[in-house]
Amino acid sequence: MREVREAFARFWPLTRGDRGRLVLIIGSVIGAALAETASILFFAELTDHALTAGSLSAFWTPAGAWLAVAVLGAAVGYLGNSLAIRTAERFVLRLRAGVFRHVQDLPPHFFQRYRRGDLVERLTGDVEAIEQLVVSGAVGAVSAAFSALFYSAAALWLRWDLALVTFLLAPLFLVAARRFAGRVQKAARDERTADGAITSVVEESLGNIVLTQAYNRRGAEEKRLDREARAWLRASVRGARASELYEQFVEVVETLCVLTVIGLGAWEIAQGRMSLGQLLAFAAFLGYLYPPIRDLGQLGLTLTAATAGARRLQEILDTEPAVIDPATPADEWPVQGRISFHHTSFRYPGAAHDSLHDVTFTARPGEFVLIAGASGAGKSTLTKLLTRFYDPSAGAIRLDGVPLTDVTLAFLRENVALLPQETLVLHGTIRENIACGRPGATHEEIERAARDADAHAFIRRLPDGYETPITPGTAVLSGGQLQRVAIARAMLRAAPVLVLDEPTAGLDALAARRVVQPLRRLVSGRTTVLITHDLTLAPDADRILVVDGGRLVEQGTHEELLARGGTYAALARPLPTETTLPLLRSSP
Ligand SMILES: Nc1ncnc2c1ncn2[C@@H]1O[C@H](COP(=O)(O)OP(=O)(O)OP(=O)(O)O)[C@@H](O)[C@H]1O
Repeated sequence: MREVREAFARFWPLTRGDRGRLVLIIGSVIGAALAETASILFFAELTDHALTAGSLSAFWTPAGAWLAVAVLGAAVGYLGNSLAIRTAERFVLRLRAGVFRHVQDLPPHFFQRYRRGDLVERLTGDVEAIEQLVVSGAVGAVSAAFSALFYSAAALWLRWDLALVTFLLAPLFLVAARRFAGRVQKAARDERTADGAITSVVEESLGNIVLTQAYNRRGAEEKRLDREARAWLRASVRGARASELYEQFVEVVETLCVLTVIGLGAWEIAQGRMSLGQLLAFAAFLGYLYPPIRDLGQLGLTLTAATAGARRLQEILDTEPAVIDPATPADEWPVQGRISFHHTSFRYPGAAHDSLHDVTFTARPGEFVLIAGASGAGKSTLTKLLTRFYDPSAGAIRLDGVPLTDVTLAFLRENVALLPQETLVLHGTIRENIACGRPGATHEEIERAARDADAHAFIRRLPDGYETPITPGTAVLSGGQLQRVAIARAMLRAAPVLVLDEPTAGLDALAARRVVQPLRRLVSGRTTVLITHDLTLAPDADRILVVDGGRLVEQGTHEELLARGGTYAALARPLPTETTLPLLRSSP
């Protein structure tokens, strides 16, 4: 119960803006309970005066009043329920938007820790579970509590002694609910986790369909899904069994209560202290009293199950973004593009070693700096710091002399454009994919960017041209063409600083060569930091920085570094040439 309270307190603030509606809903729920209670009393009056006495004239007044109360109760019930549904959906909307906003600010390592399918499940299933806890659950609890209260008062009014006997048995329901709560919660938690795992397996499998088909991994993937699905089945059956056991147990307790009342009633009738009509009314009334008490118990189970979802969501909400906007950001200025790293070191959260050690360098406005180094040297880490996905653990990075931590993320990312390693595609048309570089760009500007990126010609040849829809994992364009669309997007952004992370990775030699020209155009006149294994562009670079083991070990131009014969020269060592090739050829 403490967990339910904590989860409730955590998410209750999200009902702000709907509190007036909640009061209305609770009012109508109470109104509906009152109407039900009144109808029981009219039933008692009918049995006593019209049925037992066999008088039709005594029928009309209570019957009319009962009908009026029933219509009123129905109207109030309808109003309350419709409002409750709307309020519940608004809550879900707000919670999901809030969690989504939070997730979007989280650092890259967060997305490496959680599987995507699991996150999807948390944003859908778990969000709905919390709604049950905070809105539907609260409304249900108030409704059941008031119904039980009114019916109890009516029972006492009808026959206080019989009512007391039934009350004595009522706590049995709650004891049963408490006994089953632990089991239901554990099953619900396992079920939610398994749900996430199933979504992950399906997503990963379909996302990797080529690997699955090419390497005949269908059987293995099916087994993976089967394993997760079985875990889900076990948890779901365990949860359903616990709930069902509770239901059946409650049925037995209810029968016990009804039999006790009938037995006592038979005794009272035999003593001449009670009429059959009174006994019937009381027994009918029990049919009303027990459901809300049973609901309260059931609700306890539902809420306990919902806390499993709440905990999973809290885990995400408690993850802090790695970077936030400064409390008082520096005034914005027209950026020249001077980038400087001052004794910058960095260690990934949770990592045992620094990935960068004491890196210091400056890139002048318009300078083209190429960063080379072996795999794992720390090149991508440099770009993550420069685009402020993380802040350095020591030292500082400055843009035109202003520490990156002093400007807003929006301003920084407007002025420092990133062309990441993987070609990022948005769900939309080619035009939208280019235009997202600068929302509001005209068609002429988009086309000019596409021309500069050598993309215009192939886009024009597509039947729908710029309006061709593409999606992540699209097959409409080749890897090289997608990269040129991404270059057009970066061209359009026209940021003074450009960070390119392996722009030719994953492209074959021919496709890579086709993006080199547009890349040259893209970098000209902008401060550019280019990370690459492919040294085709190295002679164009004003300066090359060589990173090794997280340290800056060499810097200079292509020629200077080759002449030095150090790490860079080893990296740039040419592949087998004409003189060595014959050795590799088989003899005729
Ligand atoms: N999220 C992370 N958590 C912990 N360590 C990380 C993380 N990302 C990278 N590293 C580590 O930081 C070091 C530098 O990685 P980085 O990705 O910057 O190398 P790189 O030079 O770009 O390599 P590549 O050329 O293969 O992309 C590596 O030792 C890597 O294992």
